[in-house]
Amino acid sequence: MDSSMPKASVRAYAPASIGNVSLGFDLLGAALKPIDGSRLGDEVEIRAANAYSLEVKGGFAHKLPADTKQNILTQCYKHYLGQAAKQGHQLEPCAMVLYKNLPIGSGLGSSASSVVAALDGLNHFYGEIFDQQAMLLMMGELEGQISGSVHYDNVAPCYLGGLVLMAEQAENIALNLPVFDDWYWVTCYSGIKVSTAEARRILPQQVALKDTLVFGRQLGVFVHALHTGDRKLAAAMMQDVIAEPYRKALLPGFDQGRAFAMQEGALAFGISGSGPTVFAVCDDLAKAEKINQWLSTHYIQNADGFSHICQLDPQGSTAKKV
Ligand SMILES: Nc1ncnc2c1ncn2[C@@H]1O[C@H](COP(=O)(O)OP(=O)(O)O)[C@@H](O)[C@H]1O
Ligand SMILES: N[C@@H](CCOP(=O)(O)O)C(=O)O
Repeated sequence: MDSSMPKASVRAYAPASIGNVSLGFDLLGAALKPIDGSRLGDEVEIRAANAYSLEVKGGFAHKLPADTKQNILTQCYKHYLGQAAKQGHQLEPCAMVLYKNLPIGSGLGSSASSVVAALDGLNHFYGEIFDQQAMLLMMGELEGQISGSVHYDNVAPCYLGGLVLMAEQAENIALNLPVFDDWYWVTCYSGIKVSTAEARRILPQQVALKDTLVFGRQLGVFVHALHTGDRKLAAAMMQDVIAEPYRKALLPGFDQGRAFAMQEGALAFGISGSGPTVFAVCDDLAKAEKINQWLSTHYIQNADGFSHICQLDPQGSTAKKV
């Protein structure tokens, strides 16, 4: 056993994220922060205990399986302790509380938020055994257990903050890109559930040559435009030729939402992750407010839905002793 049992409890927060950001299927992701100062993400509390336990609280706790063994946090705990044991650390158990604030199957990186809050919290609790790259690898693997394949476009921005491009190199999993601080990201969750695994299954395994060329051009030009500060060029690249043509059929009101947003001057509009959340990018707060209002009234389908005007969260997850 590691001789020093952690005494202080830890609380970790991990923000919602937009996977794909339209033009970067599985390769690009953005962390979100509502401009009204509210928090949009899961939180995890960790304290020393004689045996592992998990309690789930929060607005969307009732949507998760009652059996906590099926909660991804239990897999995070086992995986973290297993990896630590491989490095010679026999860690004492801990008790965890998950505040499940993000809706499940929403396209807001809900499972990623739980995974990142849990693993970042555990690493802080046990004295930062793993470095950032090792943590990202673990986060990707755990997220992959849920969605059916390893993709970092939610866990990486959620952990690192900002707008993140996946490099997937051993020592360089993800790269933070420059961002436009004056862009607003209106983010509207309709309230219905879309399973990420299912939304991946409906995609064709082969992509047509013409779409592959558009995909490559857009991603390359977008990164160039971010580095040169060319807002117009960057926005023009934000089209999804990979998933949106297939997935939008799962999203009632998607085409109307896009038509309204673009008519009101949005720079781009797309599906957040696998949906049903949609996002509109604006360079003007008044436009963002109008689109936020319209989506709240017309895109939301039930009482679970919500809409926020966000900016990118530059910080990503946070873990601190409490
Ligand atoms: N802590 C958790 N947070 C979110 N989903 C979880 C968690 N633990 C287990 N799950 C399960 O993982 C699946 C997540 O579905 P998914 O469509 O990937 O959601 P999301 O896209 O919002 O991350 C659901 O079946 C859910 O019950
Ligand atoms: N790149 C993934 C992103 C899934 O995001 P989620 O928030 O819906 O889990 C995909 O498009 O499948």
